[in-house]
Amino acid sequence: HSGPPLPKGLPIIGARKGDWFPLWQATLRNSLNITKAVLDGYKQYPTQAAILPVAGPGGASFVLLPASEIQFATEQPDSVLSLRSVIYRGLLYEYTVADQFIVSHGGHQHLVATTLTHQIGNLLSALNDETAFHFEQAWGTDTETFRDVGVWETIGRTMGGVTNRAFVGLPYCRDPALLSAGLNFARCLPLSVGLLSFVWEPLRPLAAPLFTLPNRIFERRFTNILLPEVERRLRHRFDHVNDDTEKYVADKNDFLQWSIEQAIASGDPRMWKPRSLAGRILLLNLVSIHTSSLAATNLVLDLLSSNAETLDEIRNEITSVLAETQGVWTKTAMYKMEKLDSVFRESARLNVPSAVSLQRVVVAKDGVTTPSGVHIPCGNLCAVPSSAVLADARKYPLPESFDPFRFVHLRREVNRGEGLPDHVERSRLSFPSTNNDYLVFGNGRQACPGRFFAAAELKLMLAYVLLHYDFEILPKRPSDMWLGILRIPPSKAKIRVKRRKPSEIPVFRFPTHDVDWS
Ligand code: HEM
Repeated sequence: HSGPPLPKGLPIIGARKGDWFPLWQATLRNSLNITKAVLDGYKQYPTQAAILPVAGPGGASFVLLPASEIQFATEQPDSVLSLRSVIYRGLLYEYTVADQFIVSHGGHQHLVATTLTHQIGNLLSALNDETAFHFEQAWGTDTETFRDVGVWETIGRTMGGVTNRAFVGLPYCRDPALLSAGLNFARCLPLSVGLLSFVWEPLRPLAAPLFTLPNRIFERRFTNILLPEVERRLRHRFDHVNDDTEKYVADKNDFLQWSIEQAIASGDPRMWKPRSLAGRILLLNLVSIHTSSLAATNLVLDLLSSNAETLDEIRNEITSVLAETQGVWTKTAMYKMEKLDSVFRESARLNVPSAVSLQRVVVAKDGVTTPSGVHIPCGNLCAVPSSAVLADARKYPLPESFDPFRFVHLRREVNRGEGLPDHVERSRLSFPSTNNDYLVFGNGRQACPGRFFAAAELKLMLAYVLLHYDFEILPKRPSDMWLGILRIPPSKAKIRVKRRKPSEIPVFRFPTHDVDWS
């Protein structure tokens, strides 16, 4: 184990009596079956921290905090347990991202939590438009015959387009060169990181230019495509040249525009360097598209390997809610679609993307002492056994089965008789809500700021495909695999789809303006 000293005296998950090299042997065993390792840790050490060594993507020697300390981990500020440091360390941003300013000066994360989340209602119409465009291309419009489509590939492309519609708008969100540069940047990253992590730290600056070359090429390609647009908007924003141009900017309601406003408000010229503004969009692509595509792919595979009645139940819910609003699709209408929401929460529970959650680097200089009295020195990586919590039958009965409306029922139970305000009742146990038993989006102050947006675009997408396509039910759920601590979807899995006839598709529309999403 290289790195800071691990806390002393903790048991090692995966080590056995008589091992010659307990840490190494445990690393090997855990890496071959990570979900079992986390489950063993969860069961054997419910109130005591343990070491969980894992190799491979995302792997490390984690200090696995017990389930009883999830609340403690949730509550720690980022000056003690830092998520940002996990990302910078895990992705070696120091070498893999050329523009270090955007790495050291956050800002886009805050905009995701505030403006993007508040604007969801206003974005719904554009997101739906983009969803329709990409599915028509990828799944076709033939209403006569079923066709095979690759799930991961077509959904990934759609998520890229839809998400970038909110980030940079038309026509860029449909530019295949931009989308593939973003995707390739994300794909090359683990490779560059993998290669660099074999290099002795003092030599990394020398090896980095070569090992991270593909990343830098894609970063350059992505930002080059956006640069003219960024410069154009900046010119308009700064020069106020004429009415036409002011209108051009005023019409823009996307992340790039909010970033420009944020940069100008900061007064720091480094914030509005065109390449930095474009680079932030790339970093956002990195954190949003893979995660959302994973959630959507798993959901489609789960749903299509359950039964046709479930699909119809969700379709009926959507059409009956829309009937109440005369076909107008608002965020409030979407709130009412509890089944549509529940299937996502259930699928993400069953297919949690990472075996551990709340990954945090101890950044407090003197380390941190847990409630059970374990001192963890600065520099160590902590995590909690979230995948085991999500598979605990005491919390989720029959945890291994996909129970699409599990959370519709749970919500009713939780809320019974409490007389909570309506919006609280509705949001409890909804897809993006987090708690210690549901850490798919993390929890606490550092939880995923994009989860409300992700939930909205995913639900809109599922509603679109259910209303516009028929599906053949799969005989068997194609299985995922694990690499390091990460779940890898069955990227070659195919499904059979056929466009519905126009007469079968209910008509709905979007209001041009909506109130804040909160
Ligand atoms: C289903 C989709 C998604 C999942 C499962 C997911 C999950 C997560 C998780 C687990 C974290 C770490 C939280 C913690 O440890 O407490 C995170 C962080 C983050 N997520 Fe998401 N996320 C999703 C979609 C998105 C989207 C769509 C966006 C942007 C629009 C986004 C933006 C971020 C950002 C900015 C961070 C913080 C990382 C940083 O500081 O750079 N996520 N996400």
